[in-house]
Amino acid sequence: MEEKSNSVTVEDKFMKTFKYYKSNKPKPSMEDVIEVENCATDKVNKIAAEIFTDDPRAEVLGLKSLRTWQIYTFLRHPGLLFIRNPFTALGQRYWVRKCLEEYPRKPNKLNIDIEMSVEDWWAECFKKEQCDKQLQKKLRWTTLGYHHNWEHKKQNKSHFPVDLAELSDVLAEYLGYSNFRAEAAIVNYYHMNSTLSAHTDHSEVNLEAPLFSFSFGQSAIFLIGGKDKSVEPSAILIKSGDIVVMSKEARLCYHAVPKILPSPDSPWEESNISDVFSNKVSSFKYISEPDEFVGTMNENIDNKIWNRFRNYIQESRINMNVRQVLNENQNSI
Ligand SMILES: O=C(O)CCC(=O)C(=O)O
Ligand SMILES: [Fe+2]
Repeated sequence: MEEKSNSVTVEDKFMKTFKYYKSNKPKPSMEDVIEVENCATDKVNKIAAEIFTDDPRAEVLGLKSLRTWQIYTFLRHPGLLFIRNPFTALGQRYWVRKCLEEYPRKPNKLNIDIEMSVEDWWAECFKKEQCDKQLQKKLRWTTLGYHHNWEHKKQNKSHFPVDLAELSDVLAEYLGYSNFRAEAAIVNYYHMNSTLSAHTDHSEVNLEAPLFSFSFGQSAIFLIGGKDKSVEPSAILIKSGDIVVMSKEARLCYHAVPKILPSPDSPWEESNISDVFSNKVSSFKYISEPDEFVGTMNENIDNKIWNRFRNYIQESRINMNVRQVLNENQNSI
């Protein structure tokens, strides 16, 4: 594929790599796919974060101690950060369940709205005794907070979930973005044959704030290139629990998901998952009912409750893509 720009023909190297990794026949080689912990230091660097005090919210939000977080940078992609699964098994279960059971409820917007009206997609999938797999597979995205075309429709907004705002705040504080406000999110749902084509995320008013991307379930090849598609992208393996941060120069770079891969392990499964306690926390910024929150978190230890969500995530991937929309001193669009 070739694209004309200022009468000069430039090669779309992004598309070429996208097609290479999307292909089933022949299967792509995984040789050049970056797995952060096994990658040569001329591509990836592990940075030692100097964390002296843990965030008291981390454990109840399903995160491991901030002192144990493993954070990576990429030499070809300044501003791109990768945190290797900082979630506990209980945390993975909580966020997967939220993305399936709660976030797709109305008034949030869903891709299936154009063909049907569903108030509560997850409940609808389980209306009959057998799960409606066809309906289950139809959901590809839902938006939270400011919806996708926020620049055009000022009132196009629903409530942003307080739990996801709190999780994003822990990450933002950890990275030194203490003024970050989570105002919009897209939750993407992928099945084993799903892809997401090359794009940049530029509809927010504030393009300085970082973008946080949380992934759960099956693995993915994530491509990230440059400000235009002539830059050959890097391929990075994203596994369940991994967080990708697109900040600074990386915030407006082209990216895509050409392939979903079966996850070799299931970090949402652990034999001895123990309860978390709300009395440890006195510092929530957004969550006003900590006991209720912790109650829901602990419910997922019960495999009878978790089972439906487990069945879904064993053959799907979920990505929560969180952004700040407004500028620091702005209150509305
Ligand atoms: O699924 C992913 O990892 C990326 C999703 C994404 O780029 C988006 O929602 O804009
Ligand atoms: Fe994106």
